[in-house]
Amino acid sequence: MTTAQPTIAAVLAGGTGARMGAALPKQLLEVAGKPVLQHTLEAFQASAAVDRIVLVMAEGHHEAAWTIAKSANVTKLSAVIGGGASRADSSAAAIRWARSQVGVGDRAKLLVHDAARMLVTGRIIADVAAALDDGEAVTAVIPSSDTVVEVHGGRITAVPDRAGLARVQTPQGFRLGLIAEAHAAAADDPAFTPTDDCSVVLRFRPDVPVRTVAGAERNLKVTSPADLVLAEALLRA
Ligand SMILES: Nc1ccn([C@@H]2O[C@H](COP(=O)(O)OP(=O)(O)OP(=O)(O)O)[C@@H](O)[C@H]2O)c(=O)n1
Ligand SMILES: C[C@](O)(CO)[C@H](O)COP(=O)(O)O
Repeated sequence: MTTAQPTIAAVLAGGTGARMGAALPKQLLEVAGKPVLQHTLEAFQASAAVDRIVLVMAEGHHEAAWTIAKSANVTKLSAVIGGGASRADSSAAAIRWARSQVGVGDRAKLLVHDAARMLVTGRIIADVAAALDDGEAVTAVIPSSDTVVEVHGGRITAVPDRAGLARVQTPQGFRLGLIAEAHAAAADDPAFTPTDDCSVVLRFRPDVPVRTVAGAERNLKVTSPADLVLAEALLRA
């Protein structure tokens, strides 16, 4: 007998927000009256596509995260766990947690999301989860409206055709067995420093197609102080 497998959202908030330069990690800063983290958790709580949430939180802030989640009635939050030095290490921690859960197998869906993308929409979450019904790996992307160039030593070395380029967002969705296998291989290759989880699949399971679904301009990653202003304006609009 096969058991229905859950969809787990792994919200990554293990960073310290160096580029933001604030006293607190950026996920705890307030935008439109609520911490960034609360906006993000509420989006996954509200999604019918998501069964549970695991939050990877910066050290020293786990209690604050639980307080935020409880006050916002984020009942799907199952655990707050520690992360690692890099984003990839924090993803790996979430994968290990998911695999340790009773009844969760290789066919479970894992949606990995930056806590800093606090304006993620229900439509994007649903589309990423649905794309895994007949796929193994998927990410939200948006077209690039800028020309993107390769720069080495302060000089442009290539101008890739913009029509074939996209900007990568999160959530990124995976079947749990696949992403666990890819991250296990990455752990044996310290020279590989991925900035997202699809890169890990592309490198170590190149046979698996990584699909794309439409992201949104509003699904920005709060990274520097100007992004807080932008996010606030988008929320109030
Ligand atoms: N070791 C890390 C680093 C980042 N993140 C999370 O991954 C997301 C994307 O990372 P980023 O926006 O770069 O956040 P920070 O690493 O906090 O920012 P900075 O690089 O400016 O320090 C964020 O939600 C961040 O909290 C994480 O879980 N663990
Ligand atoms: C995963 C990501 O959001 C895709 O654009 C991005 O790579 C995260 O980068 P960061 O430097 O960890 O913010």
